[in-house]
Amino acid sequence: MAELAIDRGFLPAYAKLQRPVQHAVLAAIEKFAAHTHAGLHLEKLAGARDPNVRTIRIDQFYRGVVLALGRQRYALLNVLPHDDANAFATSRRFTVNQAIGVLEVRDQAGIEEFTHATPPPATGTLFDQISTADLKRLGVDGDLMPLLRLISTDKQLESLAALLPQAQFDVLSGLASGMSAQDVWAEMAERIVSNADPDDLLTAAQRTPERIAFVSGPVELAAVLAHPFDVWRTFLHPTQRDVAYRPAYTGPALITGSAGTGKTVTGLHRAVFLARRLPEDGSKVLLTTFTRSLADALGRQLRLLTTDPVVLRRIDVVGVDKLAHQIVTQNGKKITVATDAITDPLWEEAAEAGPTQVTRTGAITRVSGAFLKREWEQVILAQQLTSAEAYRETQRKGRGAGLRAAQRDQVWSAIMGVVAKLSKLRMRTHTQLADEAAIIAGRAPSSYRHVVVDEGQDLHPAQWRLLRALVPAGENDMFLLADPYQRIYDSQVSLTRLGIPVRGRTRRLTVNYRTTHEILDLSVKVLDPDAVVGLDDTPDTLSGYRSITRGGMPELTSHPNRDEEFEALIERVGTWLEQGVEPHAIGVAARSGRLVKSITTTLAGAYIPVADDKQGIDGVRVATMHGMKGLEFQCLAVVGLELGVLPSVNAVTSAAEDPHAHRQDMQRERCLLFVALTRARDVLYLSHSGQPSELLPALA
Ligand SMILES: Nc1ncnc2c1ncn2[C@@H]1O[C@H](COP(=O)(O)OP(=O)(O)OP(=O)(O)O)[C@@H](O)[C@H]1O
Repeated sequence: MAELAIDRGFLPAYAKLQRPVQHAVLAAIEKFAAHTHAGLHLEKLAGARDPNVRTIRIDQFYRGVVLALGRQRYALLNVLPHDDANAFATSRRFTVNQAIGVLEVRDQAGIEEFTHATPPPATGTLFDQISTADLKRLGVDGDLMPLLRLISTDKQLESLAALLPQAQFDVLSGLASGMSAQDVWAEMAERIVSNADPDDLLTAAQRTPERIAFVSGPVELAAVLAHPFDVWRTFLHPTQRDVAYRPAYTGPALITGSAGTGKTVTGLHRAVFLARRLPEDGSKVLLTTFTRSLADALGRQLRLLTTDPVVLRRIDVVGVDKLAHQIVTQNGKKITVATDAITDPLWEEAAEAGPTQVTRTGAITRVSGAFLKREWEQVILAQQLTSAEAYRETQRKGRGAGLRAAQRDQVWSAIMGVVAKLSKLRMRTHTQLADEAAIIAGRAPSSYRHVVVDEGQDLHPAQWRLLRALVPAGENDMFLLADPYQRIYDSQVSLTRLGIPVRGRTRRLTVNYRTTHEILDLSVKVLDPDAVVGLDDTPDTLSGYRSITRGGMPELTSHPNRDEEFEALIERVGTWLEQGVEPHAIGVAARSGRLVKSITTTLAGAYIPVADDKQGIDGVRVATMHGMKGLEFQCLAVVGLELGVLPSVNAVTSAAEDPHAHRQDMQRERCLLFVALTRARDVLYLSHSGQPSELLPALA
């Protein structure tokens, strides 16, 4: 019997077909699976650049393009109208990468055309400094050398993205961006194979799970084709796959990677993998994240990844705040959550009545409500301090200006005053709840054997203590996903100090699957060039962080006032809608809740549907930059990017009051803008009225 594999490129092609053609494809596949090679009407094409490419009849108009891998195995590559299928089939060539042994495809006709049309450069080329031997060692095919000796600009290289084999293009992009051959080699090191057989396409295909999926039968095939847009369900990047399907980590594992590198996707695959292996004794996987809406999104994606009821029953998807609340109230205890709207006035009151602080210039000032709140969250709750003595002696790491013993006593009693008021109201903040829940969880074993944590960079130490207490320490206990460049709350955590040692079990994802190269290029410029420190106490890096798709340049527009800025926004969103972009695939982000409100009113006034979760209305999502965390949009507008709004005046301590806190706050604002910008998939539109934000000039 002939066996069929699916090429990654087949899914979007299949998705674009109309229903009857999709049915014809399925029928052709079924027939294919039932026949021996002799009975298959596979057509070889005259002028094909690859002797192993064939086409197969789908219906009167459409043909499928198939690659013969050898030993009765075939990979389905594409489905296109007759002439297009022939053009595709004759132009492609499949090769085996000589460094990493994967199956590669190139647009040979396109390469020939490019080589023919490009004159040799007058000055040097991008790869002059790299020897042919090094290029070959990195898997670049020998026959591409004449082409590379024509490339003198990044733009020329970019135009080869769609023509060259992906892995070879990655190598060339790395070299062109200034990486040495040695650095590129080090990135590939884990994938290097010896003696890749250039003629053994089947073995190469089996080494290429990011592009070729071997399906076990019609049920699995139907599952793959059921959601053809969600390519991540089937095709993982080799690093993602290795990380998600590693049989055993000897303890907690930390997976980092900046925006859009597939941390969530990897976490979902890991959760399913772990759940499948659990015994049928009530043991569970906890899949958790920062907020309820993110947890809801995780739940939806999980159900896309698997419909197996046994697996789904074994995975609890819940936001970490809700989890803490459930644990603290499990015995019927009545507790109301104190939101910022309730606590902020209490902190302000306490600050007005309370402690004074000596600034660097020697002036005596009152500490602010925000200072007290942060001191409570970041020092007292973070370190579980329960007495004035303990607070007096503690190291206030990361909190900038020092406090003398007498001041600490004042600060302590001001904070305890607020805590007492909350307690009297039978209220707790989320962080307090996590702290209490951690203590409760430590008393008795839970049903959780594994925990998978997404958006880990923003979890508070108390939340980490809770998660640590919920799973017994040991093999595969904690699988953590985090990006320190997206830290937008104040938690600065050292996992080791929380009893979660990840040393030797950290991996970094570098390929961004969400955002175009152009948008990503702009987004990373917003970040502080100073390295950020990760949850494992080591400096993180963006080296090798890159996108795999190309698109238009982001647009930055300037307006004399807010009204005109909003007019332009209405027009922009209207254009996207007219172009056929679904309302829910459009996002609008702004720094403040106030701006979000006016944008919502403005868009609604222009008859543009705006999403409202409470009322179950689907539409354009308008949210604060904080609210954009974890989401993504085909088209995104980020507006109100002016001085005074970004960075938010209220969120940044003045440098005169506390230079350390000022630096931290500015870093957080930069990360926040980075989070917002990297929500865009294809199109990014930015605007401001009046003076542009100081975080923007690098973009201009
Ligand atoms: N292997 C893959 N193949 C195709 N698409 C992928 C793959 N991995 C991730 N994606 C897609 O890339 C986008 C980003 O993935 P994901 O949300 O998992 O990244 P992330 O690292 O969690 O992002 P962020 O930190 O910015 O929230 C999603 O649309 C996801 O479906």
